[in-house]
Formats: sequence, C-alpha cells, structure tokens
Amino acid sequence: MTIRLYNTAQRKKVEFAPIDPENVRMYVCGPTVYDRAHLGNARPVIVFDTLFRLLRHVYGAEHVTYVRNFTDVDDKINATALARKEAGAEGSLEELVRERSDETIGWYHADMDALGALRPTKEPRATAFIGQMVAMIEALVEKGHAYAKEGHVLFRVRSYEKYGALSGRTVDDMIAGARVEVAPFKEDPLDFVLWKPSTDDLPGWDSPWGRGRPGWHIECSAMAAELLGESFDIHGGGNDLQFPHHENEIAQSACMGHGFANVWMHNEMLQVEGKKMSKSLGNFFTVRDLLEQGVPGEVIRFVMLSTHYRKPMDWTEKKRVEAEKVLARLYAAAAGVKPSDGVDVLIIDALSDDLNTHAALQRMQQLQKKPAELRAAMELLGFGSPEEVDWWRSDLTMTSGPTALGGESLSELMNLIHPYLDHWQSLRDQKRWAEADEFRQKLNEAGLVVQATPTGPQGERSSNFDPSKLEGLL
Ligand SMILES: Nc1ncnc2c1ncn2[C@@H]1O[C@H](COP(=O)(O)OP(=O)(O)OP(=O)(O)O)[C@@H](O)[C@H]1O
Ligand SMILES: [Zn+2]
Repeated sequence: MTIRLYNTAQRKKVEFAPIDPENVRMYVCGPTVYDRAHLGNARPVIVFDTLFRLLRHVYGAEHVTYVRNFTDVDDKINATALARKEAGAEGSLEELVRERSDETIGWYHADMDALGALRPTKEPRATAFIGQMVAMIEALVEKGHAYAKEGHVLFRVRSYEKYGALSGRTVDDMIAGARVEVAPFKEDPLDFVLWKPSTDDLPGWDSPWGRGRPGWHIECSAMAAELLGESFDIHGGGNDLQFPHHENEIAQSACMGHGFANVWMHNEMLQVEGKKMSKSLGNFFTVRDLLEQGVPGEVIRFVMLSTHYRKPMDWTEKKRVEAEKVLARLYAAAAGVKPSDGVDVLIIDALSDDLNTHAALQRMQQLQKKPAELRAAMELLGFGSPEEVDWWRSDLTMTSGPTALGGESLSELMNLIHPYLDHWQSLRDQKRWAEADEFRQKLNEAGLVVQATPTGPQGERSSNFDPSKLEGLL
C-alpha cells in the first residue's frame, strides 16, 4: 500500500516512506489555549486526525506517534489571568494563568472529541519544555545563528541560507510582503524573537538572558525534537502558519543540525465570504456554538471532509442539511451490524491519494447496501458508532421523502409507527406509568423499541420487527 502526500516543501505529491515504519512520527501545530476553538481551528484537527487514522490502519496503531502541542505561553492568556486577579480572584498570577490554560484545554478536548478526533499520542504544553527551549536557544547563540540584546534573543535570519525555501520565496520578497517588526534590539528587521523579557507581572522563567519567556516558534522546534527526535516524518498545520511560523521552525531546527520534518502538509483555510475565519477578523463562530445549536459533531466532520484539505471551503447551512440527511441514512443502515474485518479497499485508496476524503465519503455512501463494510468504513473515517450516537434516530423521524429503509419508504414506516408512539406518550403524559410500561413491552415484542427523548418518543425497529403484531394494540 503506497500513501502519497503533497509535500509543500517540494510542491508536489510524493510517495510517503517513513524513516522507521515501526514508529511513524507526525507533529502538528496545536492551538494557543486562550479561548474556545472556532470552526476554522477544527479543520486541521479533523484533517490530521484522518491522516493519523490512515497511518494507524496501514502501519498499525502501535506504530504511529502523533504529537500536537498546546501553546500556553501567550499574552492573551496572561491578559485574562490579570483581569481575573484584578477582579479579586484568589491565587498567584502563575496559578491563574494555569487555571485559564487548563480551562481552555478542557474545552478543546470536549469540542474535538465531539468531532470524532482521536486524542494525539502526546499533547505537550509549552510550559513543560522551557528547559529544552533555553538549551536550544543557547546552542543557536553559540553557533552564531542567534544573538542576545537587551534581554531578548533573536534569530539571525540571514545566517540561514535556505530561509524561505518552504514557501518558495526569497528573503527580500518576504520583507516586501510581510509586516516585519522593526525594533532597536534587532540587527535586521527580519530577525525573529527566540526569547523575550518578562515584566514582574507576567509569567517568566530564569534564563542566561534574565527572567523571560520563549517566543512561539522555538516551542515547536524544541518539543518536536524532544518528543519525536531530530528527524521525523510529517509536520502539519494550517497554511496560515507556513510563513513565518514554519519557516522559522525550519530555520531554528536546521541550524541545530536537525533533519526536522521530511513532509510538510498544510490545510487550506475555512473561510467566511472569501476571508479566513479568524479571531482577529471577528468573523468566527465556535465549534461549541454549532454543537449547542444541535449540529452533531459527526455532521461537522462530514462537511469538513467533503472538501479536499488543500482547497479553501465555506461552512454553509446547505452543506449541513445535506450531510445530516446522508449521515442519518448511513447510521440507520449500519446500526446493529458488526463491522467487516477489513476496510473497503477503495476507501483506503482514496485516503492514500493525498487524503482524498471527498472520494472516500462518496465510496462510503455506496456501501449503504453492505452494512458490515459500511460500518467498518465509518469507523475508519471517525464517525462514531450508531449505538453511541443517537441524534440520527430523531433525525430519521423528521426526515420524510423517498428514502428507502429496508423495503418500505421511510414516510410509510413513520406513518405506520407514529400512532403507537403517540399512544405511549399520551399514557405517560397522564402518568399512567404501569399501562405505559405494559404497552411499551408489547411494542417491544413486535420488534419496535421505543424510548423517550427530549424531543419526544423515538421508535427503532429491531431485527425481529413484525408489523402484524402491532395490529390490535390500539
Ligand atoms: N480559518 C481557518 N481555517 C483552517 N485552519 C485554521 C483557521 N484558522 C486557524 N487555523 C489553524 O488552527 C490551528 C490553531 O491555530 P491558532 O491557535 O494559532 O489559532 P488562533 O490564533 O486562535 O486563530 P486565528 O488565526 O483565528 O487568530 C493552526 O493549525 C491554524 O493554522
Ligand atoms: Zn508550530
């Protein structure tokens, strides 16, 4: 099985050959944990989760290490902590910073779990690796690739000849196009911060350059080296990080003599009216907003995977509605069956072609009539099991139309069972519990399993469903 991936650094699809098939290693830039993740932030999570699942399938779950960091050194986290302190919150600033990061990480986990994303093998927090960052910065200074000035340490960009190679731009192009900060402590405007001083009211760590904190870029270089080694297979993130973040990561690590990442992968942006969804533009909604509106995580995942990761995409209501209909049908078809042993080869082929998730989802739909295969495909693609996911039951009740469900059309089936559900509900409304339970038991014997949900009673046919046994019950 050959996996082909588009390597940004080579600007083409390449055959993927891991350094060590016993330990395939991937690093993805994770969130800065200052607030709820917006829907754009979920795109790399879902994309690289799909790649993680493919790699586990091909090389074995035990043979893949996926690291995604939490950036918990950040002025916005500090600002929240300071505001809480000023409002009278108990604890030191460090504790309040920690509290804010913990809180945000908790939200992040809950939200990304709801999207069916597996937790990465390791999720390091930057603050737990300050020692490694300081050591790397010291080595860079020693090698002449960095210099200390006024409590800052800066990376000397022009000391690294290949700077810009990832995005295929020259240093001079980049100066012209970027907002580079000019500062008195910089030799060159392009030089970027490896370490900066902290004032007393900010979190800080002791270092050879005084009390301070690391810059963002060095975090990833240091954590990747520590947890994955000096060379590893895949580095991922959104294409908004390509420059400067990833160029800077490469410069730091290459100047350490590290091989760093072989394949660079970048997801395109989730957009709103042609612009990147982002906190700074204010054109965002959070994953939690959608979940609270009742959009199931599986539906968000499906919509996300419908577009290839290297294409920009929008979230639209139309896509949501369509995805929900399709998925509800697939869940109904896969419910109660055991997954087949293998996963349909066309799904693996599609994913192996630079994550052609669009084709994989289409193939998944073609498997509707082969429930065991369908179920295995849904598992591989990260759609939770029909027994644990329950929204689709009520969804099917609401859907009407020509959808065929095991012979009868869905609307015929709904017409058939509705009077029974209504009768059960009216007994419950009147608190005639014993009768309600007895009635439910009879429905059960006819193969109609009913249960109460916040949106009303739901019925599901079991395999021994026999409509003739319903006759005479009302
Ligand atoms: N609109 C988007 N579409 C796809 N990926 C995005 C989008 N916005 C951010 N990302 C990705 O989300 C991940 C986390 O990024 P980060 O925590 O820096 O985001 P952020 O600073 O909260 O976002 P913003 O860019 O909105 O300020 C990164 O991999 C980044 O590339
Ligand atoms: Zn990074």
